[in-house]
Amino acid sequence: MDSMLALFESCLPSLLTLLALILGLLFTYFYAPYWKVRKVPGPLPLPLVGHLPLMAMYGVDIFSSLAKQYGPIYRFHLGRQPLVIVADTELCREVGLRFKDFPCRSLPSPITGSPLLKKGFFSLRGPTWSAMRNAITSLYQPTHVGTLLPAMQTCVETLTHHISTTTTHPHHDVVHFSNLSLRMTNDIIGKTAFGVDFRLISTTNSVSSAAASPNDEEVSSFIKQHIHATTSLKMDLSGSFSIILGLLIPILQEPFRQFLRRIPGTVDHQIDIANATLKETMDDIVTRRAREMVDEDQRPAKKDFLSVLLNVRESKGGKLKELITDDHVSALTYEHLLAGSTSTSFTLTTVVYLVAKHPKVEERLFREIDGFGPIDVVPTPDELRHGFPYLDQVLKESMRFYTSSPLIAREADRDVEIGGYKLPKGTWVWLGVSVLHNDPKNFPEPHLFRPERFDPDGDEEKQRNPYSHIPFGIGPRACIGQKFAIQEIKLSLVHLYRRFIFRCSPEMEDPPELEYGLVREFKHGVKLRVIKREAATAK
Ligand code: HEM
Repeated sequence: MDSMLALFESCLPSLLTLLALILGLLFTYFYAPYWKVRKVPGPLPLPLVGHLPLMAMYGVDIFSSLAKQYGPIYRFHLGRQPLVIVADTELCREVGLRFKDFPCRSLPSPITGSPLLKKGFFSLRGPTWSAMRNAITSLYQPTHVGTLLPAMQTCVETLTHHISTTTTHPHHDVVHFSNLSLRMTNDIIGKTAFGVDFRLISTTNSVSSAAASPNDEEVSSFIKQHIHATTSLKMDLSGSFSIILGLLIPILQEPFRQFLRRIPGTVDHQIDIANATLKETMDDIVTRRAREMVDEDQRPAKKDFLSVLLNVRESKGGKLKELITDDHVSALTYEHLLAGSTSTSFTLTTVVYLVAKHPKVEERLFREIDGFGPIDVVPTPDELRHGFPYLDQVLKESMRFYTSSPLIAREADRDVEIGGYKLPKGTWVWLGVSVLHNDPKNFPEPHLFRPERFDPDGDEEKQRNPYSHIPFGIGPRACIGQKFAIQEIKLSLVHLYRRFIFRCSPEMEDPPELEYGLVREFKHGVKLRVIKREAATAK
């Protein structure tokens, strides 16, 4: 016993030194990122979790509160990682447009944890990103987007048909609008990006599933996996264990992901299966389409994104072919599902929900839409762009009121100075978009839904800095699908409002609860009562 004690006493100094060393290393690991930006003001971060509990408690409103307290540039700690948030129009403009200093997005753990997303457009950097963006930009110009209108219209008609046939009884007049709208936007991406008919709307609940083909099952399992994989990506502390770890101790995210993905029953295991299935399906679609594209007669016929991308790669060949590998093509096409469906569906839902709550806005909007012409005349892409000025205002105001991406990520590519603070290379500088959209300096009485504030002839619009409203981002990395999304949303709204009036269902909470995944979503969905317009006018 005595000898054990003596041994312990002789080892004690070394043990204490080791312990101090470990604590010192841990302290350095956790506080090194903070130290580099310590001069930027902000609340004291809690060890490990940083300011994540604040986000869990107050949602994205926390960014406006912190801006009031700390000014237009402040620190917010996403776990261990400090973000420098710029929360003022001029600073956001500066960061967004200084492309040489901020050419890329920093990637939080929900994205680094997803192998498919890592190769997508969001994550790309340097020459691969610019070559790819140059190669595909023409696909998002009005001329090409206009050619996709018939495919969009077919999906919108299916949605309308579904709403009509499922709300025939006065006691069955409620639709889960956010769910239907997500199905429709996925269907539209299926047709326009993949050239595949997902048939998500036509196979939804009460519409006959007896006609389902084996292909339907394949598609529905693909989409289920996709929805599972994307809804598991949370920015707060509700994601998988490895994603949470990535927020808290990034160095451990990958080893733990590798370990947990092999253990059945864990969320990481489920996400891994979903990602592997998605990747396999995407690779399959790409290989099949690439084979078809070898046949030159097929090439010009198909207009979907995947075919056109493969066509560009084949016809230009050379360096482009080396840069845009099959893996990139899969990731890029898959990314359409993510980028193109969730935010578009969220935005469409917010418009319908907000208009349902504001009868005066609805009245003016119906006047404009009814004045367009007979119900069966589908507006052309050009008419959609220029023929519905009030609808434009309603859409802009909805995107301000419920901004789908409240934060936009950038990373400093060199040492920079922003807002009077020197920031080292690698600093995560994020644009506080929702702060700009709720700042009374830009939008008086921001809590009010008032589309007229975007009237181009009104004083408010004339006086406002145009960079105060940036729902699609800013600068060379702004959303490439903006025109696509606006065409799709306006087409859907014109079609829906010619046929239906929507009212909030008593089943819905007021105001609706939101959650923050990769983009914002309604936590419990949006349920709306449907009144057919011919029935309403007949009364
Ligand atoms: C209402 C619907 C949409 C909203 C609100 C939205 C919003 C955004 C935002 C905020 C960004 C980041 C911009 C930045 O960093 O400055 C972005 C990027 C992007 N969006 Fe969208 N988006 C929508 C629809 C779409 C659609 C329909 C597509 C494709 C068909 C799409 C594809 C992309 C892509 C590929 C990027 C990355 C661009 C790059 O890094 O170069 N988005 N979007």
